[in-house]
Amino acid sequence: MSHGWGYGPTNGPDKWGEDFPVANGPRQSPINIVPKEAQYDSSLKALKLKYDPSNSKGILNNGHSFQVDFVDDTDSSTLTGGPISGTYRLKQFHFHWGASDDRGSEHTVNGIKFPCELHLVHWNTKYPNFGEAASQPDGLAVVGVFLKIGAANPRLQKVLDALDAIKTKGKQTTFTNFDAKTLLPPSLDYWTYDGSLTTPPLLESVTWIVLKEPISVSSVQMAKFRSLLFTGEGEAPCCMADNYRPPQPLKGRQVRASFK
Ligand SMILES: COc1ccc(C)cc1NC(=O)Nc1ccc2c(c1)[B-](O)(O)OC2
Ligand SMILES: [Zn+2]
Repeated sequence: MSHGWGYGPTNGPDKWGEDFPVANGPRQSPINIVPKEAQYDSSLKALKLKYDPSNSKGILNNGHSFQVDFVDDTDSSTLTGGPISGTYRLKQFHFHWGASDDRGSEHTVNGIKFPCELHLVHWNTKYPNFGEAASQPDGLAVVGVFLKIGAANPRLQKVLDALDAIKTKGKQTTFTNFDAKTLLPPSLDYWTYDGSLTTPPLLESVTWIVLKEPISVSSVQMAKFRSLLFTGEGEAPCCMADNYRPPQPLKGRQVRASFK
């Protein structure tokens, strides 16, 4: 692609392989999860998520999504247990969503798309920093949470209320004292498989941990996500939506379940 990657007809997921050949690699994400084909693994541990609200730093429109960034210079916000060994630090969380409520998630379940999907991104502290970890096969662990249309989710509101301040690409603002744990559903049952970033550079460095139980979001709240712009200030405005990669070939990978 002569121009940067995105989600449009000329720079979207079908074109990413031109600049990022790993797009056709053996462990690409997302995937369609078929619960009946997932193998229950009794050796999988419970997820342990310890998040310190004082680590939240800021919220940024990066032109592809928006992300809440965390201070990751200590082990105060970590993921341990689950399918991983060692300690992974929370770096950021972000979302993917659709232009309408019938689509938007990256992972699908029995082919079903959810309107939105949350990604909580963690990096393995056996490596010196996120950038180094992102290039290692066991470098990242991402917790994926589906959002399902229902009652308005009060836990999302602080995030959504900050979006007016970051409408255009490159805008950021402070976002402190946010407890990311409040975005998790009651059950931490999960599916797990080896995959990749779902956006360029599509690095095959992610242990995916996709929670079975969704959290709720209302249609009004979904409209707030869509009020963001892919474009920068002064450019012709393009609403930020449909920023999801479709499911990729499983290529023989096993999806394991932490629950029966
Ligand atoms: C230009 O972007 C980069 C430059 C250099 C490095 C080392 C990494 C990135 N990108 C990156 O980490 N993306 C990224 C990180 C984590 C996740 C995703 C994307 B996702 O699949 O959407 O959910 C989990
Ligand atoms: Zn993501």
